[in-house]
Amino acid sequence: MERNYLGTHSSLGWDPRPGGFTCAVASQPTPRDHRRVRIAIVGKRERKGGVGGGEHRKAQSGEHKRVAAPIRPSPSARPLLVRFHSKKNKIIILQLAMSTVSDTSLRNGSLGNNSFRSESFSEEKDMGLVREAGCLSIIVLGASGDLAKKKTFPALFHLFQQGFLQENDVHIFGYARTKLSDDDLRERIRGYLGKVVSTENVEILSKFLQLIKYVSGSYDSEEGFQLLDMQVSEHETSKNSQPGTSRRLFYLALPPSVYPSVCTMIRRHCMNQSDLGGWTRIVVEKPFGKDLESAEDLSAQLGELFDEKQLYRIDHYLGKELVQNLLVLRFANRFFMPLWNRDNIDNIQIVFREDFGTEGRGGYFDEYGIIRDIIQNHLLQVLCLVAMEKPVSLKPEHIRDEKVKVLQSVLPIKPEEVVLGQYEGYKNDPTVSDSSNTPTFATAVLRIHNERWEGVPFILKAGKALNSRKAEIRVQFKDVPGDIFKSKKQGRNEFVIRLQPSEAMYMKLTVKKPGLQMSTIQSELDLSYGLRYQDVKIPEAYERLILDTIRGDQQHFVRRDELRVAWEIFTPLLHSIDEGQLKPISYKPGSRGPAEADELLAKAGYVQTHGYIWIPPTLA
Ligand SMILES: NC(=O)C1=CN([C@@H]2O[C@H](COP(=O)(O)OP(=O)(O)OC[C@H]3O[C@@H](n4cnc5c(N)ncnc54)[C@H](OP(=O)(O)O)[C@@H]3O)[C@@H](O)[C@H]2O)C=CC1
Ligand SMILES: O=C1O[C@H](COP(=O)(O)O)[C@@H](O)[C@H](O)[C@H]1O
Repeated sequence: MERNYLGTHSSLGWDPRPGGFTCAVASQPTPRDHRRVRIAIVGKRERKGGVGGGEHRKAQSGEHKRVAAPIRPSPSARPLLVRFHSKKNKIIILQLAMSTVSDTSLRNGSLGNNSFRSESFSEEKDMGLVREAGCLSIIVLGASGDLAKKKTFPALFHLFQQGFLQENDVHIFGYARTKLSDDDLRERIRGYLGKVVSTENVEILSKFLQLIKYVSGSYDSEEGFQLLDMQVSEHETSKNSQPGTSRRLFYLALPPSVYPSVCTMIRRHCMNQSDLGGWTRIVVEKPFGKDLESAEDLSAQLGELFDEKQLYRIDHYLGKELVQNLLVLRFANRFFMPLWNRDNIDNIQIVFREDFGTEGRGGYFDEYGIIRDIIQNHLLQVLCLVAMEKPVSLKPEHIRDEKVKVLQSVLPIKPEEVVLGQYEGYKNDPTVSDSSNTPTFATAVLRIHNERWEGVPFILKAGKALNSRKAEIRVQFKDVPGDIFKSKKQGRNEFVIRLQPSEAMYMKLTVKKPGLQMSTIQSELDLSYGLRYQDVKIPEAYERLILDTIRGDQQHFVRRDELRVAWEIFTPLLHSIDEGQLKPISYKPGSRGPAEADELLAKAGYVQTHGYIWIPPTLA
């Protein structure tokens, strides 16, 4: 079988173009930064051909030769090292190692940037990043819905805009019950995207929309899925995709209640052959179930239809830039390693706040509530990455093994360490029951029973209709022992990772107050991304995760056993809320939530710094 591997540095972006590709260097993995680069071969090539738009370049190991971009690897190229000089003279070394590389594999992004692609040939091989040649069909089920409009189609457009999806290779299908024509769906998407797309991208948007077709059918209809299969097969035939090589990605932007019937229909009617590297992958959205039992039922039903390797349980928080940065921060920095434990850390908060209510999603939300909507999935996933032990390697299974282990160490949640809230006016929504007990706010303290974290409270807090919109991780350190400066009043050291808005991380620390006196103040070391990485556009979470699905990288997706433990942690609490044993406290929209939540925080050990006001420049 033809295989190729391309080791890339994490800060290298590829801009694939027909007839070659241009390399772009950026300090973040974004191929939007299209600065041309000069390229020098620094490795030894043993055979002719392969680099420099068809020109032959010979170089000895260590010798530098500049080759103008675009470069085009040829099938005969042997492993070689290439050095890129960006205009700003950043130098990045890249190892190309290939037996065959085709335009298709470059185009489809299987060789593109990936946050954890390593520079080593063997690691790429270990990660199973193999060449795929067949054409790609992306099928969005629930194409008429909110998620599809706001997240899925925009993410696909951005991937198209950046060259990760190519018009001569990919086709996108929308499927839902609503009767729409191709043009109706296109206009819906244009209506949403048109507002955010700049004038110079309008033409690209039109090209993108031409790739979209719509098929109407119900979620349990044999005819509907047969028709869908026919349309997809026509596309594959028109692209001369050989049987067994085509790739089909089904994105279920649907309520989970229809997952079993939709998956049965896909299995029955829409599978392609996979003997020549083709595949069928299914992306499922959260919530995966409502409690342990229903989640296990759902997993069992999907598990009968598809292998775990074909199932991508998406949690879009795992696609956020600073969530993806957590492992790098923790395990690539000597600073943090010795401090990241119960000896130094007093408490950790993981917080999600929204300054709007359930707006148009009241019916869905009332059935699920804030714990199922945000805490059991998004915040718990973040907790895993903050608290887990170092994985053996960056292979998806090694990382997910560690996540499962730390989840298994979480103790049962005590009802006295939970505060629930519901904002005033929530029940005015006609789709919400008048007697609803559903929390729109919750704070819960989780405790991890292991050597590293015994005694350190992990405070997970989420709320809708609050006074601000933000998501952050706040690590508060213990007081300094034997403090000769009496700096307690300045507050504790805190390390804050702000996931959104305006990604940043900063450390609150005590310094000498500048001036003649010897007194202390609290100050900060600030890494605000908007200032530090001004040229970089941070990709949307969905963009990354869809690209990962196309590449077959499951690292940022939730594994079945991980999901089970996550539900084990929250199911008893959820059942006592569902049965009305725990009741939410009413809070004013636009407030901080119930005051009892702040009291719980203080009881858990969090010490608020009074009088310290600093607005990070990117938020100012
Ligand atoms: N919206 C968001 O911001 C987010 C959503 N999600 C998850 O993504 C999935 C889709 O969300 P969203 O787009 O908001 O959902 P919608 O309620 O908009 O539903 C999507 C589509 O599914 C079909 N549908 C709706 N209700 C039913 C039903 N009871 N039975 C069968 N089909 C139905 C409708 O299409 P038609 O009638 O045309 O067939 C609808 O257009 C959900 O699992 C949600 O939890 C996850 C994160 C964020
Ligand atoms: O999954 C969900 O997430 C959104 C918040 O996502 P974010 O990326 O904007 O933080 C939330 O509004 C929604 O209720 C929930 O289903």
